[in-house]
Amino acid sequence: MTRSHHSFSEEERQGLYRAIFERRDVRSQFLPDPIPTDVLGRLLEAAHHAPSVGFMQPWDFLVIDSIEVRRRVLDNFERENARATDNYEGEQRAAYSALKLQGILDSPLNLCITCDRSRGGPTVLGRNSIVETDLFSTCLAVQNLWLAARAEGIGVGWVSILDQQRLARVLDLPTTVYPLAYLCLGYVSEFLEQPELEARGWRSRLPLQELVHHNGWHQPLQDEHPLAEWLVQHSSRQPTRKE
Ligand SMILES: Cc1cc2c(cc1C)N(C[C@H](O)[C@H](O)[C@H](O)COP(=O)(O)O)c1[nH]c(=O)[nH]c(=O)c1N2
Repeated sequence: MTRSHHSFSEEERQGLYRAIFERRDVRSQFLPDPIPTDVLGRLLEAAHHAPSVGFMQPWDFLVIDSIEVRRRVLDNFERENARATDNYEGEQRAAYSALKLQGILDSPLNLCITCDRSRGGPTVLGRNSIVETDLFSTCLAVQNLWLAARAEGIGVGWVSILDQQRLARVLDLPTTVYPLAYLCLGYVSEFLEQPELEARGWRSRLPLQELVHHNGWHQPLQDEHPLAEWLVQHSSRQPTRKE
């Protein structure tokens, strides 16, 4: 079989990379328009096709449109965010307080992706040594949904400034079920070119070439290495850079 049978067409590849580079965490740009059922169905199907340890599929998807439930989650956020504000002082505190870090009521739909740590029984293939692999698997479901949402023109915002136990109570989760990701979903007025935290000067993308090591932590990739050269040449191409 030739290579073309295995790889995507140029257009398909571009589409995939576009979803990856143009995906954003959204909290300020939500529109109230509802998400059509077929679109939501496709997003959940994309999430459900994530890889999982031992094919455990530990995820469940709690679709949340109740204003009542969302108000309780927002209240949870407000409390936890007030605690988080105490991590900062002075200018940084003011900068932190000015950030919008959730779109719980602004988005038309919230979705909690959970991880049932007991799914598949006491022994799950591949989860013998590293028990957190069920959580890792669920994160991949989140990312699948996040990328598919971008391709559908839907923004997703992950809200983690929440007391997990309170969240579990509000959502009536069984004790073995871990609320892994609380997400806000909706169409958006725009997808920012850069992460919102970068656009607001909080933190910027690290140079990739400084994050690549060679055969062990203490050996950086040498400048002459072809990969190092490639990374330096392409660093200006990073789509999040705004000149
Ligand atoms: C596990 C986890 C948890 C959170 C986030 C992300 C992830 C992966 N992010 C979003 C985060 O700030 C964002 O992904 C980065 O700033 C990079 O921006 P883009 O996602 O590329 O737009 C996030 N954002 C926010 O406004 N409130 C939050 O509580 C969280 N929590």
